[in-house]
Amino acid sequence: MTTTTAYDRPRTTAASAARDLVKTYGSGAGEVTALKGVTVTVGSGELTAIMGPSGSGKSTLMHCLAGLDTATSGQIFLGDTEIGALSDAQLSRLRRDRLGFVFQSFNLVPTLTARQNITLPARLAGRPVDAAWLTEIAGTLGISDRLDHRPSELSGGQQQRVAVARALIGSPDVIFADEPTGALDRASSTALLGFLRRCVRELGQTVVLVTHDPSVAAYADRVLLLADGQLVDEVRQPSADTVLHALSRLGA
Ligand SMILES: Nc1ncnc2c1ncn2[C@@H]1O[C@H](COP(=O)(O)OP(=O)(O)OP(=O)(O)O)[C@@H](O)[C@H]1O
Repeated sequence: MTTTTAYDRPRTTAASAARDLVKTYGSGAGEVTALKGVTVTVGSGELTAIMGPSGSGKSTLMHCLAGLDTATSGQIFLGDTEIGALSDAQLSRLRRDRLGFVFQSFNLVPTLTARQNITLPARLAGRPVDAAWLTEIAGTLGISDRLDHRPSELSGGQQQRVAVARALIGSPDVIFADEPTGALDRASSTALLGFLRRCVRELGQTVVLVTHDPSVAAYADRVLLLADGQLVDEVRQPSADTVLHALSRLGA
């Protein structure tokens, strides 16, 4: 009889992964293949940036990895879970319990205060909210005095920071962020990226973000470069210069 021990299993440090991922939108003459067979792993406890020219498939890749869009073919994993094999209900639960999101449109609930928006996912999941952690996140993001205001009473940048706080509060397996600094001025952007970096370094938080900005990508451990639906390059321990150089090789 063969027994399987933990040692026989491949050791995986991938928080998220795609294998031969193809994503096609539309059909017939209007068909667009946004991803043409992408195989990639996102390391656990790392900050990964996805870059590439406009239309190269960055958002599509992130949405597929986050279970917000389905693959046309190929496999997507969150840790050891193959998300394509899950029912809609299981997928919703996985997103709620194990992922955090920051989108360009902040998706805040207009009738709730900032504090209620931040704690909503935890409350929906029936998880306790760590009040000290909320205080620390709000302080670092500079929104402590805005917590009892509704989104309509906040600036765009403040709404963005509330959305980031909401993603961080439950310490999810992976935070997916689409241009998280898009609505922020340079000082707020630096504060936010510094805080995300700290969450990665000190708490082992995994973050995947899409950005067009090499100085944002420079905060990452690793930059993935897409061109025309394919993963074409990567830069480890990037600086704004090495990212710019890699982008210029793509003609971006
Ligand atoms: N819902 C959709 N229906 C049809 N085509 C789509 C859809 N979403 C994306 N596409 C197409 O797929 C390709 C990749 O789009 P995607 O948004 O992933 O690129 P991107 O690199 O994030 O672009 P950008 O930097 O401009 O945001 C593009 O050609 C786009 O037009």
